[in-house]
Amino acid sequence: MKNNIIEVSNLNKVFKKQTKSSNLISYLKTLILPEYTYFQAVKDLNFQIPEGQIFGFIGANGAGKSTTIKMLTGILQPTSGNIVIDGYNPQNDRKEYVKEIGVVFGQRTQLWWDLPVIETYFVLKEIYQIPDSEFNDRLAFFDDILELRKFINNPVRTLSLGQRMRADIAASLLHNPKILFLDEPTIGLDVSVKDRIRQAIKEINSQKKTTIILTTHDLRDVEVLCDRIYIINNGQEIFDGTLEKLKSSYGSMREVVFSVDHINDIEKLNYKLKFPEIEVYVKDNDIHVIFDSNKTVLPELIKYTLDKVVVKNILVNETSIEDIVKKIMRT
Ligand SMILES: Nc1ncnc2c1ncn2[C@@H]1O[C@H](COP(=O)(O)OP(=O)(O)OP(=O)(O)O)[C@@H](O)[C@H]1O
Repeated sequence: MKNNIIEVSNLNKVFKKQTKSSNLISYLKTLILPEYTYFQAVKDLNFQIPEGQIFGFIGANGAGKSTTIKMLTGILQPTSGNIVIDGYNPQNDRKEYVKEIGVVFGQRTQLWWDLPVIETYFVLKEIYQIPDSEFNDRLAFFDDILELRKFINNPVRTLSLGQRMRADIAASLLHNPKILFLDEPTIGLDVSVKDRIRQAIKEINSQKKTTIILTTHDLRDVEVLCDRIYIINNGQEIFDGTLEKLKSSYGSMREVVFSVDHINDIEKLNYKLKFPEIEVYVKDNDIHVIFDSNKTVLPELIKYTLDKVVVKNILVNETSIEDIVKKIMRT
């Protein structure tokens, strides 16, 4: 049995916002007596993460993932609850704690924009006081799995998004942290680059035994990487388990999109009579049908639709995290 490196108990975050006044009189009033609204973004989260686990932390937009990650990394103070990570309290022991973690935000870079990548690495070497031999060994390891060589001497601003992500991952791990927070590491990348990044993450986890907290909207990241999936919605836990458990419960969800000329045709479809379990919504000139492939037969659904309306195009999509979250909430 592995030790838990992360322990979160009864974690809550309530944001307090000053109410905006709509006119001058109420504005003057609020100068004397400010009014506040409260919003609870994280509600009583409890989980433990064993050393070396890849923990998929997922949820729809606004579910509370970033707020939780900010509390785990020590950026935000929880309203209540406890976080202990490798024996540290992220907020109170910040100086020591940052040596234990690496953080990568897919949408932002921690590298200096105008500097060649290697120069940022040298700065990090000084900040974390990494001895020469360790620095060289780690750089060789990351070069091996992330192929940094091709662009390590180029300014960050000239890198492609995939190269920048590879450079960022190496930067976050140069000080050999025990825990890596990865926020959307494959966002905006094409399929082959995504695969490469995923393989590198796997390799780092298996060779360095790094515990990884991965936030993503991409179900494929979850499928390829995560030992465990933790889903939140409206700040609350709604699923905690393995991919197998998630798949056997919800993985048979599919989406088919019918593009039509006349969106009013949808009335002719009367889907609910024939396929009572499906979920339908309309966006622009597209009819989106979300269904469980164990219960609804796709060819039947397509034939039924084609018999009733004129369809210009048919697209079958993989299930998104959003679809799974919706489905879990209904069950
Ligand atoms: N500083 C803040 N003040 C007030 N409300 C906030 C603040 N930060 C976040 N929120 C609210 O808390 C909720 C959770 O936001 P959060 O950014 O944690 O979601 P998320 O799961 O990371 O979403 P996304 O996938 O879109 O990044 C949202 O409703 C958001 O508007």
